[in-house]
Amino acid sequence: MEAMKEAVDLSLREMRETFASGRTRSVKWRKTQLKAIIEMVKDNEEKMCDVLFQDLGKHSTEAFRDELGFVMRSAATALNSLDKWVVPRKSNLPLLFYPATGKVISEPYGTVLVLSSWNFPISLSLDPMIGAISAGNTVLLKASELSPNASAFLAKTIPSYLDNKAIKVIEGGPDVATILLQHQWDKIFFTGSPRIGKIIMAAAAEHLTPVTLELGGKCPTIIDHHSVSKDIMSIVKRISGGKWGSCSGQACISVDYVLVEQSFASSLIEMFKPVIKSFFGENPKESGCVARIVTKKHFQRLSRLLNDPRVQASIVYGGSMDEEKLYVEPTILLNPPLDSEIMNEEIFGPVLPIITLRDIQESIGFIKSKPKPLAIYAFTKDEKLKTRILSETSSGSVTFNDVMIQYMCDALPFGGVGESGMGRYHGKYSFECFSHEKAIMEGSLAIDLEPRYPPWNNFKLTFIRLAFCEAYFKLVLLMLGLKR
Ligand SMILES: NC(=O)c1ccc[n+]([C@@H]2O[C@H](COP(=O)([O-])OP(=O)(O)OC[C@H]3O[C@@H](n4cnc5c(N)ncnc54)[C@H](O)[C@@H]3O)[C@@H](O)[C@H]2O)c1
Repeated sequence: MEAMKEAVDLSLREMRETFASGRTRSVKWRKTQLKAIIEMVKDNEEKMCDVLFQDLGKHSTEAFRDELGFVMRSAATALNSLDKWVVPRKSNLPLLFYPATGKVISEPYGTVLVLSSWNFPISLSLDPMIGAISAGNTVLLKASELSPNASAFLAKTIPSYLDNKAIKVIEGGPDVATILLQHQWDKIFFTGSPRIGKIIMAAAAEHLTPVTLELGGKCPTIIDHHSVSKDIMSIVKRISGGKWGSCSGQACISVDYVLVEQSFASSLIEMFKPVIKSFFGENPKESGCVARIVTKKHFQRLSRLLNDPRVQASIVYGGSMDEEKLYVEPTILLNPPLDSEIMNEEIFGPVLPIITLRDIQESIGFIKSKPKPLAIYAFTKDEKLKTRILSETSSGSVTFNDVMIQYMCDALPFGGVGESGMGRYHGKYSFECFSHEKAIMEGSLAIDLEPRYPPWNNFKLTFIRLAFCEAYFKLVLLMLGLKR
């Protein structure tokens, strides 16, 4: 660990010197790095798919959609938009401040730390990096030790494409993260669990470092079958894609559980069965399209959740597991007990509980009784229900009539609230996430108003009162001695 401490010290010193040199502030440098990220992904498509297969058993199509393609699109968006993003924004100051002018400029924080998680180890490492580079920062990335092949790939490949005095990768687990967190950073961007998020925030507090925490939680999905009955097969397909088609449910925005009226539950379950078969065939384990559970420990956690006898009794589809192959079959539960672990921790696996309610309107109260989720999904055409969801619940995002797609849409901010995180990124929001918005006021010495200064008197008090209300006409009258 002594060697690691020295390596971290050295990296940090080099990144700080690079930032101080001003090189990373130039738009040209930022664009060169963004282009290099796109090149890196293009040149290494096969290798990247290989490491994602080795770490998570992801099919290359899934890997391209969720990671490689996503990263290239994100870098291209930043590249094409950077000229616009960096332009200082003029602020229209109230007349009160005339003839001063105002603007806001985006200033890079400096040297930022990115800690990422294992479930999308390429995109959750490179996408924050794209934001940090766009904003003109130097960056140190530590990917997750639980996706070791992806982490090693990034550590080996990034230095040969990007400016390695400004952008660095260090491999390791919690012990390395702990060393990194002992240092002062200008910004920390963390993707991971709420439990570790608290450790990150406590360490950041030591230096008053700003943090973005991209955390997880249980994302509910409401099906208001009355208003969407005609489209129910597409809905079942979308939910199945969201639950089982992206890292086997090991995704922060995965559908965690479904809320539906009691009368519709058994029909719904019957609809899921052929869809799952159409996605993964008769033998999903051998289909090559079901990602694996990341480690034995994670597998054992899932099997513990499923092996609760009360949860076992709720299995209506699937349920088989193979520890050696780290495989959990796409599984559906009907009404597992609400006090079971599976209904109280983020499932992060291919298990879908269906919870029944007497009336779908009760879904609002159900969601409100739990921590604020990263996403709420609702399939409904009922505008009143939509309004209730938006106004009565709180979550990182709400998506109507689809699942997970909001993540891909970089025109929308992505991030959590409460236990699901703080801060947001994607597209322009990534640039903002890694920028300090500096207020610039250009004052004028042409006019100097005496009421600003002591000695205080009633005239000055009246002047200040009117100024706060921007009552310009009354101010003129006061100055002319026509108002008291
Ligand atoms: N909001 C999002 O964008 C998003 C995306 C993916 C995953 N997640 C969430 O991440 C969680 C799963 O990911 P995970 O298991 O990698 O999370 P994690 O919190 O265990 O690990 C995340 C990172 O923290 C580091 N870490 C672990 N222990 C640490 C410690 N004691 N001190 C400092 N750093 C430490 C890890 O090395 C890793 O780099 C889920 O809760 C999921 O919802 C959120």
